[in-house]
Amino acid sequence: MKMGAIAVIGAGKWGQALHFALSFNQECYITSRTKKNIKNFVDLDFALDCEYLVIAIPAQEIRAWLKQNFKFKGQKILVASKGIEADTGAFLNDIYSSFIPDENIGFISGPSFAAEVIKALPCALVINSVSKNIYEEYSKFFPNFIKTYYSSDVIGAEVAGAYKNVLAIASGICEGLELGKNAQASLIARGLVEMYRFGKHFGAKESSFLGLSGAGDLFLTANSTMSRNYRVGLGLAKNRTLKDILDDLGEVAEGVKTAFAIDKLSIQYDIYLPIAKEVKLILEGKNPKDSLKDLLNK
Ligand SMILES: NC(=O)c1ccc[n+]([C@@H]2O[C@H](COP(=O)([O-])OP(=O)(O)OC[C@H]3O[C@@H](n4cnc5c(N)ncnc54)[C@H](O)[C@@H]3O)[C@@H](O)[C@H]2O)c1
Ligand SMILES: O=P(O)(O)OC[C@H](O)CO
Repeated sequence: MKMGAIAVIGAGKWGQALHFALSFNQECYITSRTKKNIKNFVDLDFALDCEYLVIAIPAQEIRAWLKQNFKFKGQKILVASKGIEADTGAFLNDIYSSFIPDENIGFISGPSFAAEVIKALPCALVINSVSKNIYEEYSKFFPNFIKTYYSSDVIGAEVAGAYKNVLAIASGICEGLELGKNAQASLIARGLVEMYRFGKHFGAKESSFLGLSGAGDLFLTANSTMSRNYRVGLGLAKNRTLKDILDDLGEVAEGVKTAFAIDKLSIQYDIYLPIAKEVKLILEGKNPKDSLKDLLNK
């Protein structure tokens, strides 16, 4: 194994932005399914032999990718994806845990549009891991325009990062329907309560929802057309089909599949999640105006 070497796996928007940031203080490699003209682009085998691996592929692809490609030999993983597996309702940590020991896994969370990171604009992020060593080792790699914090609340970061994408869809719908800023703020605030209720069920800490991973990322994503999930919501409110919206987007909007995962878990564990439920129903074709009426009267 190449000790001390770091590689990003997945050269989408977030993978490329992380590669850019992680190249400030050291050489950072990057790989993806198709060859790209990026500095230090390497093939997958070269990347998998690095001690530090930052994995930025869509949540729904992770299990199959790990099965097909990954062999654990002591690598330290930083998971950069935000989502819950739709088919099973599995959290990403559960998926990674069956391939890699927990003390070798960290999750990066917090408000971070790739388009701003790649311009070296400042931001603050959280590295979440059961092992503080993961935080200490990874935080040294980050450039000085990114401040990193440590949290051991892996499930809190995972829930917050995944749930805010669903709420960003709801917020985009709210703007698309021209319901006003009062409605949008109400939706976001109730969304924060809802995602904490969900997280608490799985043992997440309240502090994660009050900080960067929860409120921070939610306020960012649910207030900006820079968010792909928000733009999905805008499209749904304009009665565009989901297929049409996603074809146009050409990038992943994790909230779409995650809404189905959350709904599955809400039924399985009997957790009251009215906003996520309506997003899932709208994605299945319900008229957003009917969802609004139902939310107001619940
Ligand atoms: N873009 C952002 O601002 C941002 C910020 C934080 C977190 N994230 C999260 O990072 C993850 C990736 O998002 P993105 O913005 O890079 O998406 P993207 O759509 O820009 O790129 C996704 C990349 O994953 C690759 N990919 C897809 N399926 C794959 C597979 N089976 N094996 C290997 N590679 C595969 C694609 O080729 C593509 O390069 C998502 O979970 C997203 O929520 C994104
Ligand atoms: O563009 P989105 O909606 O996938 O959001 C990107 C990031 O998760 C923001 O932190």
